[in-house]
Amino acid sequence: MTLTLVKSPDEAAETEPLTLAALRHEIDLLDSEMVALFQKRLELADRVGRAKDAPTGGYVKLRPDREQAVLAHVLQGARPDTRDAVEALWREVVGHGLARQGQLSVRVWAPVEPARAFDAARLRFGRAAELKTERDPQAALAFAAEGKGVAVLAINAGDPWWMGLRREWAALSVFEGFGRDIPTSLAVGRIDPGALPRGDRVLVTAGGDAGDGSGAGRRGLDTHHGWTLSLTSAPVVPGGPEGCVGAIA
Ligand SMILES: O=C(O)C(=O)C[C@]1(C(=O)O)C=C[C@@H](O)C=C1
Repeated sequence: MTLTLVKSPDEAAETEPLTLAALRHEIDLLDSEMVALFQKRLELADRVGRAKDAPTGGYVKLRPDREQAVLAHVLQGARPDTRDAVEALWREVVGHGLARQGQLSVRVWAPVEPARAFDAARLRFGRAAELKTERDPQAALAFAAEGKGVAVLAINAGDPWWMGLRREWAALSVFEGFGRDIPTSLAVGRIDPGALPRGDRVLVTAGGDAGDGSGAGRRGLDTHHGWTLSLTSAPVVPGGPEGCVGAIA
């Protein structure tokens, strides 16, 4: 609800600076509270990081499933007109939380519209992440496979790098898709399979066309020499015989 006080122009001129100062004081108080809360949250993220130190298995610290739950939780309490702002803010907050556990490096390969992929990666991982453009998709995959960070790679960009997720890059999982309805790029990393987000499963399969009846319930993203990258809502297990290479929210 917005309260509007009706005043004469003279009165308004007199009281306006005071009101403005009072409002700004309220903002200052809130800012101080928010900084204190942010720092408390960072300390907790620090402790979570140490708790996660024990059984790693070469995985990066990023937990897409937890980030998805954190975002769902904050968005539940957000007014519809603030949802985008709240999501962007929390991506930053969580990105800084993750950075307390070690800086996240992101390699971006996107030969077409690289700025768009870069912006999407920045929005997803926040300013705390180190983002670099990569000219070669295999170098980006190798970087992620070594557990040094994660990679964001364009799809339908003339290079079937995703086929390697069933072969030499099997240690990597897809954990994020970027794009409005259909993803135009995917994020991959050494993500604990138990920490993949809830959502569509990503498949790399031989034979069949994801767009036809043989791939019932599948949505094709790219094809190359009889291999298909697609999404399915079927609950297939990552690393299993169905060719599941990860999941996206
Ligand atoms: O819950 C965790 O595992 C955390 O590390 C904390 C946190 C967060 O700030 O909320 C940070 C990074 C993870 O990717 C997920 C969540």
